[in-house]
Amino acid sequence: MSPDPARGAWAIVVAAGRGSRFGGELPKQYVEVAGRPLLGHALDAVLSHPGVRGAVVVLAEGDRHWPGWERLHDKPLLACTGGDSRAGSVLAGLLALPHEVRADEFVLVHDAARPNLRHADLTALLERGRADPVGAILAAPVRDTLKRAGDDGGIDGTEPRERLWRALTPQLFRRLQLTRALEAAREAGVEVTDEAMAMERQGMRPLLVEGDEDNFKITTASDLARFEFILARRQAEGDGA
Ligand SMILES: Nc1ccn([C@@H]2O[C@H](COP(=O)(O)OP(=O)(O)OP(=O)(O)O)[C@@H](O)[C@H]2O)c(=O)n1
Ligand SMILES: C[C@](O)(CO)[C@H](O)COP(=O)(O)O
Repeated sequence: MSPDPARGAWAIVVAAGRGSRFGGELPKQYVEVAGRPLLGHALDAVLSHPGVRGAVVVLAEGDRHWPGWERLHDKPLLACTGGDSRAGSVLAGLLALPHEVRADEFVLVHDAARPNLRHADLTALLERGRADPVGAILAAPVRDTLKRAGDDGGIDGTEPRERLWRALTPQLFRRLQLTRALEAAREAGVEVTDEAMAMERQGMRPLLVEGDEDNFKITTASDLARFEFILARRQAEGDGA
């Protein structure tokens, strides 16, 4: 039976990272912007979309900060514990999906550290990804000139940027195929940094769907300042989505 888009997709939101590059006592996913933790913003962005019917949030072991939300935007929100790597956390989320999510159904994987996802991008990903035999990811074309560095920090050369894209999230793949691809990478001892990489290792070619540059990952304090600025501007303009 082929997946029914009208049912909406389940999403996995991974929030089990340490945030070591961000620093600070509080894990970055719990840092508040406009009175809401980054994780809350990321969950809102996903669960407020009409094409999403529920989510699993993946938390770090012993997370003391999780507010215990069980529903958001009137949709179910399940929680589970993640792993030492992002890929391990995604696998934990896949296992924690309810049984009603069929093996061939497309599921979304999103970073809690990307709180600024727009509905329009998620709509495009769902529509185009479901039409693809493998699935799709949001991504942004590389816009800067690329330099290859030597060991001494000098420039060895300029690399062509044509056809290079930066991987964003959400990423959309079928539940069982993604589970198998992540398990295969783990068994081979390969650390995959996104879901598409696991699928590529299986010989598959996921589709790139261009997404907004503003769907950036909060990695350092300057990323947080950028998100604060964007949110303040959007709230001043009265635009919630
Ligand atoms: N073991 C891990 C590592 C990462 N993540 C999640 O994957 C997303 C992207 O991770 P990133 O921000 O790059 O990694 P962190 O571990 O959070 O930060 P750092 O690498 O700076 O320690 C984040 O939402 C993070 O919580 C996760 O669920 N489990
Ligand atoms: C999936 C991802 O967001 C792709 O950009 C991922 O979290 C990458 O993590 P990294 O630390 O930037 O490799």
